[in-house]
Amino acid sequence: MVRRGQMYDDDDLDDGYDDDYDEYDEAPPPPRQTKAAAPAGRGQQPAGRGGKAAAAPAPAPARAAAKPDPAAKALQKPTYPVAPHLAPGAGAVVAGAAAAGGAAAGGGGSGASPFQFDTPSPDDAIKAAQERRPGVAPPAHAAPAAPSIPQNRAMLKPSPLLQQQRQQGPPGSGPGLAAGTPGEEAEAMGRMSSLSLSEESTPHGTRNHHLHGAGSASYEAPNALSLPGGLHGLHTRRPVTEYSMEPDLAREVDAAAAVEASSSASSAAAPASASAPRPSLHLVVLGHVDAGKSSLMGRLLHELGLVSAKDAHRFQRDAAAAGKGSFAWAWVLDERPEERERGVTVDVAMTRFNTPRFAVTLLDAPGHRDFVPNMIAGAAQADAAILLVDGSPGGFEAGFSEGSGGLHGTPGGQTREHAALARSLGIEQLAVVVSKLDTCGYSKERFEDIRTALLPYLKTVGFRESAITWLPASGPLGENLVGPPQDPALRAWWAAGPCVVEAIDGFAPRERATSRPLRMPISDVFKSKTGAVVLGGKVEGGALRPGSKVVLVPGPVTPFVVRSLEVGGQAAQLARAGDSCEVALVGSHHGAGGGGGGAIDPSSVAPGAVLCHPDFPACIVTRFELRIVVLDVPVPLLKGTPVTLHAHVAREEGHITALTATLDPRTGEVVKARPRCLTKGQSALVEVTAARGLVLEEYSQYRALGRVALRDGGRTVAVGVVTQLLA
Ligand SMILES: Nc1nc2c(ncn2[C@@H]2O[C@H](COP(=O)(O)OP(=O)(O)OP(=O)(O)O)[C@@H](O)[C@H]2O)c(=O)[nH]1
Repeated sequence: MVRRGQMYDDDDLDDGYDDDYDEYDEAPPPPRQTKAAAPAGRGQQPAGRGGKAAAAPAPAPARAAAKPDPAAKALQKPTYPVAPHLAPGAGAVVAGAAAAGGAAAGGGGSGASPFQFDTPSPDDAIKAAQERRPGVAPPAHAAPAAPSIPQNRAMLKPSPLLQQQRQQGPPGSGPGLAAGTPGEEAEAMGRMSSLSLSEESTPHGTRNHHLHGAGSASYEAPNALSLPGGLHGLHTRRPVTEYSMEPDLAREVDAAAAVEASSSASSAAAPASASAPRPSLHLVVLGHVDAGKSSLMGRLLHELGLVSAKDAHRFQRDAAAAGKGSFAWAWVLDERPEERERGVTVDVAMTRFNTPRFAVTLLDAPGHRDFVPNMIAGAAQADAAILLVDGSPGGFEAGFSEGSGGLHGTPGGQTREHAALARSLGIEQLAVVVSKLDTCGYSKERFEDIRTALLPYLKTVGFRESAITWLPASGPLGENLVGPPQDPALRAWWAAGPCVVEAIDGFAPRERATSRPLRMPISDVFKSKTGAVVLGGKVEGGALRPGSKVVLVPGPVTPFVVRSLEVGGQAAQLARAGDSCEVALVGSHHGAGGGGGGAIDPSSVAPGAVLCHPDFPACIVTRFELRIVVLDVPVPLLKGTPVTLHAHVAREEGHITALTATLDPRTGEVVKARPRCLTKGQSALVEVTAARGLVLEEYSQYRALGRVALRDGGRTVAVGVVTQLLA
């Protein structure tokens, strides 16, 4: 699997959902149209099952043919009473919710913050102020039946570029990094602080962090102000509204959109053939530590034919030999020795697979709170999320705990934090997968109690009920992944509910922001065999193709030229907003002194740098206004509170430098100007200063570059969107 930092995309799904489906009933949810229409898909043999990649859908009932799973033996499967002992404080959660008849009113014992965020979230309020965009894709709840997808097997192979990356080691491991002199730095910073948007120029210079592995927490990034190419000029910034795409590129973008629209329409009508192009979906898997994320996805990859029976057996054997038998499926994605040794995901693992509807880029995020920055990197790129919730007795309660509070109180469970962060990073659609229900006899009551307790909180942080799908599943036991559950106890109440693949196919495809100038935050940098510098990341705005001129911000003023592209691991002639791609760059003219005239040194590409259209480059900001929602903070936020800022793949230290106003979360109107402090649940306008600056955009222009999470002391204290760039 490939590991990388990430960033996000964001869809306006306001009118993209079937609001009927999310009504939760005591009875199992109604079967989805396509499932009823095409039941054969549910019984098909998943490609690769039993070690053979089927060339065509096999009608044999998958479960009947499946051998007993050795990994399942490694699981501890105690059967607990249905109403387990709950963690202190959490007892009220389920009991209170049950007593309330399952009413999903925010709060109660749910542990949800008291503020009523079933009203607009920060970005909803911003969105409301924007013009609605036409042409949003219709709801896509109806999932086609799951055929076997032999193409998946080939997709596990890393692309040549990515293989190259592995050989070359992690980004930033290159030769020594030049340090800028204090004088240069002060000069550049002086320029930055004197600039405003009304000025027609953009400074360069930032200090960010690569988002790779645990090291990202302490990794000292190269100082962008000292790029070998020299920071000797300023890009000219034109308003992005003046941008109109170059005619040739626009024609290609339109043609690609037409192909995608027709394949999307046909795959909605019938399962796409193995080789048919599919719309892509970036999916991040979130949840509290040990909720079962890696196991679920590892086993899913096996069911889809990406992990052969032979490899699965090897994982089981090796994991058992290491005394980690129950983590065998997690080893598919947790590749690092320390991850396997500790049974904890550290890095974001990325892989790709096809469902009947989508070409999925999967990002498996770590659940441990120490690695939340890595999780943010994963979630920042995603169009949709699976939130894994541990359904075992006490498991849900641990992940959903609020923390002990106090100045140095322990942060709460990551179910809570991940959900809030995911929403703040622009993820609007969620599948909540309740795992480990086998430990309580697949109790339907437990599943419902968890849903009743969690839903108010999810609404509180801004998810719409209609955008959440709920389902039970088990990775290690292979239950409800690509077909209906096999265990009679689960089957009794979930035979007609969606399985994981169907829940994924129920997501709406993302909207591509191709009408804006190019923006591609860089999450990977490496050098190809041919010497070309290759930058990896997700295109968040515009499009590019071989021959396109691009500039790097921060970076030299002279543009580079795109020599070649890979999208989704395949050589491509076009990458559009929404695509994950690798871009090989060369200097625009060799021999020119510095800048983009020659090739860049990969080690000099600053973490958090963004590839931009040369005529409409991004700018680096040191001061900006945010509209935030304050999360569970142990002490109120004050003017001067230090924060770590996370935006797309960038991370930077900063301060809250002004509390401008508290706002009515529903209307966005000012409630109080210049408040003295901000407390949990408040919505507010604040001014933030970043120590060295980072590449940001106003949320109204680029959502992906306009969202910021503020963290302090190992917890996320606020999330928000950029309303103004000030300096
Ligand atoms: N009984 C049971 N155990 C499970 C289930 N899913 C996962 N587990 C076990 O839970 C443990 C943690 O699983 P992982 O998949 O590593 O959890 P994770 O969420 O990826 O963990 P991090 O990435 O480190 O946060 C392993 O021992 C799994 O075997 C399940 O459905 N039932």
